[in-house]
Amino acid sequence: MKHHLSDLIRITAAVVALALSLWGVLPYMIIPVAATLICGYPMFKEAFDAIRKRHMTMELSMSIAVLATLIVKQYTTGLVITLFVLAAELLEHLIVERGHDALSSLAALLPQTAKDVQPGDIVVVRPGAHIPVDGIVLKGTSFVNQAAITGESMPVEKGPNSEVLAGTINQDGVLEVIATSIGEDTIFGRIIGVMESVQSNQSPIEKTADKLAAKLVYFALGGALITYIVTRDMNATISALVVAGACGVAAGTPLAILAGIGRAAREGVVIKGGVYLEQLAQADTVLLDKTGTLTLNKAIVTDVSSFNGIDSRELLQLLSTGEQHSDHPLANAIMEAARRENIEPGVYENYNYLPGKGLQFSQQKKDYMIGNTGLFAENKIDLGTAELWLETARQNGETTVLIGSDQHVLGGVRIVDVIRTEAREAISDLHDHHLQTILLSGDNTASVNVIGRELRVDEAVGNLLPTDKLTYIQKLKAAGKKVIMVGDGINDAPALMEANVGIAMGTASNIAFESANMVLTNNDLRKVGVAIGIAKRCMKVIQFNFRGTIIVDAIGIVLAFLGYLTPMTAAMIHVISELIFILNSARLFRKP
Ligand SMILES: Nc1ncnc2c1ncn2[C@@H]1O[C@H](COP(=O)(O)OP(=O)(O)OP(=O)(O)O)[C@@H](O)[C@H]1O
Ligand SMILES: [Zn+2]
Repeated sequence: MKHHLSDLIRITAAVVALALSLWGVLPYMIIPVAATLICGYPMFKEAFDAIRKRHMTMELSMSIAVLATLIVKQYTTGLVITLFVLAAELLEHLIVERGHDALSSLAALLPQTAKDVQPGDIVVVRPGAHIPVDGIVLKGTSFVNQAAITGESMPVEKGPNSEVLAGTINQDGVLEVIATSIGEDTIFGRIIGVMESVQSNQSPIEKTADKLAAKLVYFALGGALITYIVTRDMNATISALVVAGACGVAAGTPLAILAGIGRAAREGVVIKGGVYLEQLAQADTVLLDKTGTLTLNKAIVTDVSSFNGIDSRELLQLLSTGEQHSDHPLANAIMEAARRENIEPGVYENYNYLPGKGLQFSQQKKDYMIGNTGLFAENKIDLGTAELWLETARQNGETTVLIGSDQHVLGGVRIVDVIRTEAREAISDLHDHHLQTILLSGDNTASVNVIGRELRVDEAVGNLLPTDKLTYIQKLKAAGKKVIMVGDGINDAPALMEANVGIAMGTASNIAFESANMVLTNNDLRKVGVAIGIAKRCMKVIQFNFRGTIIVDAIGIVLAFLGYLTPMTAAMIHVISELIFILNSARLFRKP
């Protein structure tokens, strides 16, 4: 409000001057002329800048109108128009500013995380407190409400060795947590980071709006010129110049986009820029990754089978040795299974990660590989007795991870994905928005099909390498589709970048997070549909403002031409219609 002080002083001075001149105090022309020139200074200055930059702006046409009133000695009229312009601009600024504040205050709504803790430090978290770090529980048990980050509505039980996340709420017990990441490195910290970095680059529709606004000013100038030539009536000419507003378009469009982004953020969707809001409204196809996106990050190992007489504990130990540093959901499931059995991962040499396939490592001069059947086929390893076991798993829609060494399959684990509870509803919401849904996965086709059927997606495609996901999107785009991609893994990063709109889960891997244009902060898939709804509403509001402004301006100029308007009524129509369009944009901040 402080930097609006000069505006307020100007407006007050203009009002006083108007009152004085209406009452006829003092020589009657000096006051309104002086007040118009002094109070209207910001408008004239902007008009002058506009001439220098050869821009067509509203300030320019309004300045011309005001100068015209002075030339024809309608001093009071000139002052009133100036007053209207000043008041309208102040109101507009206030509305737009409130919009900006609403967005930047969102990050402040989120709880703070600890700053003076280092990774490796031990933090004691009391009941009711926010957990300040990402870490592992050392001591204590408690239920933790993780809804803000993972979207799970039920509190999750935590005990020794469980992972906890910064920004979640410890409910009933005391937990001793060893910090693994702090501050901006936590999942929560990254989410705040993107919230603060929402770009204010002009989106295409904002550029369109600016062009339209300039055209409207030319339209008003042209209308005024024709009015003067035909009618030689100065009142009608000034009215034609004054009546046409464009701020509903010029200021209303960025405000609508800001409001749309703000509304989405409140729903748990951070959109990194207005462009993506626009793209979201136009999308016709949604691609969904399976593991970590449609399913929870925690898959569960249901079975450890050995095919070569090797002890199943030893098998799990080898698996955990290979998987200990991977953050793939399958690796997490294996590590969790090992932890449950109190198995410590061993030390490896020569580790090699094979995206979309698995990994290789060696231990005590022996080479091992962990991964899917594709990896084993590639290395020409006969699956032998594992075949039957694999087939059963496939039919159950389970994922399998094999481990082998020296041309032999040693064993494998079966892993069940836990489908997010809201996934099915989310997909049916997307269908309600008339989007085609396609499930893309690096997992085997059989399991992908099982999940696809269960979730009723339009199509399910499995066995995709990260680059396959990318080419899949390129093909769709070449066919003229507007594509949204929702993903979380390292393997999704290229696809997230290639899609028209890439959406990452809040718990996504760092690279997916960076590659995406939008983030679902609480991992709630239904918010994709919600965001699409907001985007569509936003575009509708903008289009309404476009059309409304053109209609009001056209009718106004015709009325002025016909002599039905005075400069004062014209100024009133201009200001009131503009405020209506701007408030129409601001409306998007609220829930529908
Ligand atoms: N760390 C790993 N350990 C074992 N297997 C792995 C590992 N990483 C990848 N794989 C194998 O490669 C396949 C494809 O992995 P990728 O990460 O591309 O997709 P995904 O996460 O399984 O599925 P989605 O594409 O649905 O997220 C996995 O299904 C698995 O068989
Ligand atoms: Zn205006």
